[in-house]
Amino acid sequence: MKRLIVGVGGMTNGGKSTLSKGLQQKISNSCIIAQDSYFKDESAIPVDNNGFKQYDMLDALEMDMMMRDVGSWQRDPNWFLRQRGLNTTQNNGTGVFVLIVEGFLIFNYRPLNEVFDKRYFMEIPYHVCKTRRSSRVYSPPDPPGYFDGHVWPMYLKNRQEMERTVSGIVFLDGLKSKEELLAAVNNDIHQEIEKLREKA
Ligand SMILES: Nc1ncnc2c1ncn2[C@@H]1O[C@H](COP(=O)(O)OP(=O)(O)O)[C@@H](O)[C@H]1O
Ligand SMILES: O=C(O)c1ccc[n+]([C@@H]2O[C@H](COP(=O)([O-])O)[C@@H](O)[C@H]2O)c1
Repeated sequence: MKRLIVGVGGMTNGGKSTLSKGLQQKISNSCIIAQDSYFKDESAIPVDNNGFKQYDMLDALEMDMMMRDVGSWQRDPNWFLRQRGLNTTQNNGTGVFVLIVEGFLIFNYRPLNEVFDKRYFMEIPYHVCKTRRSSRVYSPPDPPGYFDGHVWPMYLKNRQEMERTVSGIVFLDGLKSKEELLAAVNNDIHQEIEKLREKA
């Protein structure tokens, strides 16, 4: 059984979920694991001197649990898809199963970064990011000043660390239209799938 693991990373509100959901619809036998689903309970998140909850760091995430889920997909993608109520198409063993892992810190966690066959990172300028973020409601919601006081400085720090430690990332311009981004990445992934299919 052939497998491909694609990482869709990027800054907050860069368009990761939108792109990932589009890809899942276009790629048969694919599914998504989203890092957002692994945030620790609010009570476990430390607070800084300004009263800002420290959400934008790996410590805020249950990465062991996320790795366990990636591991279950790796062991048996067919079972994993069925567990999630997703259809699998019959492929006589020649098909390729694709896992899309999306999240804002997926390349900063080394054990996860190591599993990727392809890495994409969606970026948008500061002002666009701040505007998109301001219309999104998280749980708990961002307190006043959170973007400039926590989210953006942590993004800069995490990104610097990622660039120091990870290579082979394809950077995507998140200002392009949703359709254009989906078409380009979908095309790229289908080429990877073809390469895998051709391999004995
Ligand atoms: N290419 C795009 N162009 C314009 N707006 C976009 C684009 N991609 C996503 N968005 C919008 O930006 C917001 C955040 O998108 P989302 O996919 O949830 O980001 P992320 O998962 O990276 O946080 C949503 O309102 C979404 O509709
Ligand atoms: O999902 C949660 O439990 C949650 C609670 C508080 C904040 N978040 C924010 O979620 C952001 C990452 O998700 P995203 O989709 O914006 O890339 C990150 O910037 C956090 O500040 C997320």
